Amino acid sequence: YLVPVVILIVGPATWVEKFPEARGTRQSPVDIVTSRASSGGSAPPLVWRYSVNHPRSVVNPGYCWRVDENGYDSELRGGPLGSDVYKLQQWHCHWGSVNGEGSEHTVDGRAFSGELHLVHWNTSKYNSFTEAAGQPDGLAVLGVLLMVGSKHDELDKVVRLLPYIQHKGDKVTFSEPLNPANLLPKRIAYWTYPGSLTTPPCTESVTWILFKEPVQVSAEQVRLNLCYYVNGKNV
Ligand SMILES: COCCCN1C=C(N)c2cc(S(N)(=O)=O)sc2S1(=O)=O
Ligand SMILES: [Zn+2]
Repeated sequence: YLVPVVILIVGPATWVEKFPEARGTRQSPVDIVTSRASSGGSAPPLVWRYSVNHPRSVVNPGYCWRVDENGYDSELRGGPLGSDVYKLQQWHCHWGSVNGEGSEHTVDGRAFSGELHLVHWNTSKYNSFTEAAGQPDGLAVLGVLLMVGSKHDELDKVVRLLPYIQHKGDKVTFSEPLNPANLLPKRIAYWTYPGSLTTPPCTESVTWILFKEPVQVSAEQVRLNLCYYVNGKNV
């Protein structure tokens, strides 16, 4: 009695067929091998400023949730970014299908329960996010590792809206004040490397800045993210 075996090949292994960039030399995510990281030397401090009181939209793009900044002003500069100024375009979250394995980057082989990405584009050199997204120095993404611990109040302003965007393409707009700087860890030590978008089109246009200190979110906040993920609603 032969059991019909259908192997559905989707995901990273097939991306190279449709997205040649995925075959590149600076693909993300990576495992951060801490013993091989060199010290930052005399890099200038990384500084950021975000606007707080403006309407934002939470969108379900089909693989996580995404908050669009709707063009409101912000600045990220310094650190590995040379003299260029970057602007926050959107931020989104990656979660696993089970607790403890949701992050994209790993640190010495260890995965975390989730990973927050704040996506910025180079306004000093390019005229639009779309243009910047195709350039080697076009994007800068702040990565924040998430671990289960105490409830994260700032992140909860988004997590509590997830029941309203259960299906791909759903969008809800909110105007509650929110400061993306409150999503970052207290200690701002980071690893940085030249990499790519972690999902198709995998464009090699990202300067990655991954904070060393994980940020805590509650088990309930992980569950809320998972329940929409696990039930195939792909939040
Ligand atoms: C004109 O748009 C071109 C690319 C648009 N993007 C597509 C991604 N797959 C993507 C992945 C990102 S991640 N996970 O590396 O931060 S950021 C990002 S994105 O910049 O929002
Ligand atoms: Zn991401």
